[in-house]
Amino acid sequence: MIYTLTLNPSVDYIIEAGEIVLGALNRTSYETKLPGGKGINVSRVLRSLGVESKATGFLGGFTGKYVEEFLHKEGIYTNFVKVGGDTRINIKLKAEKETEINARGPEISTLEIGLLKDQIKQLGKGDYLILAGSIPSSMPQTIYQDIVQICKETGAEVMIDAEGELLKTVLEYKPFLIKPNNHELGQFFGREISEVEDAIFYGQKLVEAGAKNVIVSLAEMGAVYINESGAIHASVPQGEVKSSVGAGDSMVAGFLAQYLKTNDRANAFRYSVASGSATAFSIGLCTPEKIESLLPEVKIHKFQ
Ligand SMILES: Nc1ncnc2c1ncn2[C@@H]1O[C@H](COP(=O)(O)OP(=O)(O)OP(=O)(O)O)[C@@H](O)[C@H]1O
Ligand SMILES: O=P(O)(O)OC[C@@]1(O)O[C@H](CO)[C@@H](O)[C@@H]1O
Repeated sequence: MIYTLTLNPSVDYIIEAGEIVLGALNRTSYETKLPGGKGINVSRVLRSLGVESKATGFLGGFTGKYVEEFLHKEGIYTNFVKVGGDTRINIKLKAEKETEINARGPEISTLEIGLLKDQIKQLGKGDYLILAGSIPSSMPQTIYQDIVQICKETGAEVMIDAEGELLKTVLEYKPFLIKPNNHELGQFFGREISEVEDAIFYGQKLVEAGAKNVIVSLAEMGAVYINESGAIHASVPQGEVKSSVGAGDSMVAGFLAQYLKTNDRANAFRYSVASGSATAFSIGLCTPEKIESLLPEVKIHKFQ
């Protein structure tokens, strides 16, 4: 079974406004809300690709109820630990530039963390756990490491999409996949990464440090995939970016869904990039039809 773990889910409040003037009353031209949080997005894309997963993490309050009900309506299994505070609301503003304001998230108690760890202990060989997104500010920064350690003991494979500092703590446990974007990779190595060659060079270092598969996403420059046998660059299709929220999560879901189907990593990577672009070209997440329509435009180049 595939499990997604979102420690800090959200309701994403997506708004469009022609122009934003700081210090003035601004009005929107469009607004919608969607369940959010990286693991939750992965579960939603997997579901649309016909792959079952169970979404876990922490949910609370009226916003938590909204997220859970939405997922159930889409036919996604959930097993969230319920917390006292409200699940956060993140603002995704599309004006002249895409701007995001992500909230800190509710307080999580030691008891609630214990309940979550008990759940993770039930996973075993053949299971995948996708850990994705930030940690609520009240939680210990070692939580990812603790969870990955549990998975190492039980034999579950882990996939991680998180910021540079969090990645540092988990590489030694040999995660199945990590997917930093170029900024997160740069944060990890304390330098700016804006070229494909640099992304490959530093991605290789993550493989040497233990990651089995690495995808570095580079927004409009596509993405690179690195494992111990080499590296591949994929270009992205041309199109109008409507909202890139969830594009990275769609890559993780697309990779896993296609890998499980074909056992072919290069093919899974190409599908992953088409999934990211299909989400970037939509409000909300990608659909299988949109991915298939973009796939012919994703060109790959292998490096040995
Ligand atoms: N301008 C674009 N044109 C085409 N595809 C794009 C564009 N921007 C993003 N994408 C697609 O989305 C993928 C992920 O983009 P990005 O590197 O911004 O990831 P991310 O920062 O992890 O995303 P997220 O917004 O989910 O945090 C890219 O590899 C590509 O497939
Ligand atoms: O604050 P985090 O956990 O880093 O990111 C949360 C978030 O920005 O990531 C998703 C898109 O990837 C959104 O649905 C959500 O709002």
